[in-house]
Amino acid sequence: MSLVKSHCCYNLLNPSNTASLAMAMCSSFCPPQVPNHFRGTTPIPSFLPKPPSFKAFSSQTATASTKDEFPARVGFLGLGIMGSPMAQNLIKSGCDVTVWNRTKSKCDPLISLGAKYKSSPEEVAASCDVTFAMLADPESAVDVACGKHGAASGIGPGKGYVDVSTVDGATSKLIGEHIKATGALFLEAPVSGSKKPAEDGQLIFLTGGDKSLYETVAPLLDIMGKSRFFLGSVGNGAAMKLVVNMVMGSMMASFSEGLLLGEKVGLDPDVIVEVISQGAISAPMFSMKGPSMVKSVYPTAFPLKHQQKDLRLALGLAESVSQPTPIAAAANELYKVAKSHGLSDHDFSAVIEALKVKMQDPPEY
Ligand SMILES: NC(=O)C1=CN([C@@H]2O[C@H](COP(=O)(O)OP(=O)(O)OC[C@H]3O[C@@H](n4cnc5c(N)ncnc54)[C@H](OP(=O)(O)O)[C@@H]3O)[C@@H](O)[C@H]2O)C=CC1
Ligand SMILES: O=CC(=O)O
Repeated sequence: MSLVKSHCCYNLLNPSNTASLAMAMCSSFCPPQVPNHFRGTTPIPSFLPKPPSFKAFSSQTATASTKDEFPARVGFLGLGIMGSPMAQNLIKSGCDVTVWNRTKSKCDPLISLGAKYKSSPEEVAASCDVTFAMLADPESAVDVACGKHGAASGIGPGKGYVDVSTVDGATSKLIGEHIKATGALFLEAPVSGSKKPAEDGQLIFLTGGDKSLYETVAPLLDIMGKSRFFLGSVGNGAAMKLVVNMVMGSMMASFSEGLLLGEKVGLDPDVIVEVISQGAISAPMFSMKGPSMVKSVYPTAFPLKHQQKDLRLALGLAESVSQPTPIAAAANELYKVAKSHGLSDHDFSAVIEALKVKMQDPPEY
């Protein structure tokens, strides 16, 4: 088993790399409550507030992991676009994986790769040391964790539950309470990164909850991802994920407007994509999805219904602290229109179609 991938763990683990070793030492000596971007020699500017301790995080740990350190038996619940490749990477890395999915047929390819199968989340959690869950939304995440034959019915002391679904903080806390009431540990760990990063083991984990469970599952997170952040208590991982996806949803809506406006005034949309890709607002998302958007093709990596769910949850988060988010609110409306036109299961870049919808003839008064 090799955890040596293209992430910074590699350099930190390579003692011949003195610069990296110095970084690793700095990481270990800096107080853990100091966020990474404040580490090193740069003093914290006096005008900045002292980082509150609940925001404390560490990113890559500088410890080597071997297969012997893996939790022995790993459960995986939810084998959709994200869950399937994540579980597959665990299996391919030699982990003993047991899977469950509401639609059983999605388990079959993983079973052929060597996964075991159980017929309920309860049985998976009972038979595994650590169970991951990658569900669609808050409702399904609660149902699978806390419902009838849910994971909480099978889990107990000495075990852990890691929810990697994108949900709001309140949902994450509810699930955490049910799991912890059994004596098990709980970690929320939503991911940034889509279908391809999931396939390539390049996800970014945004975690909050039991630090000891975070440390236990770190070798597994490193198989599925390129980096991980421990953000403190349950709710902080969910909040980080919603902030990131709120920005992403607004960016995609704005990009869509730009493409259509440019096209309408006679610009070549392929050239618009190229110009954006070369400038300060370039983003992998634009150069990856732009060319197919120009062709009105939306192969699903991140379903539009999930992007709208994330905007809805982000707006709820903003509401809870009275933070104005007018751009995200407008973007959310656009995704709702796209959903009403049957685009829920298309990629979220199909939001551009909502801007192509012709206005109905004005009513006659
Ligand atoms: N796709 C992406 O790019 C990314 C997605 N995410 C987040 O990850 C999560 C999963 O996304 P993704 O894999 O794309 O979604 P999918 O829609 O492909 O998969 C959703 C999964 O949830 C299961 N599910 C849905 N409803 C229920 C229910 N009521 N009871 C039990 N299981 C249920 C589905 O089971 P079934 O197969 O039976 O339908 C499936 O396993 C979401 O929260 C999403 O926001 C995060 C980062 C990237
Ligand atoms: O949640 C979606 C992503 O790409 O990240």
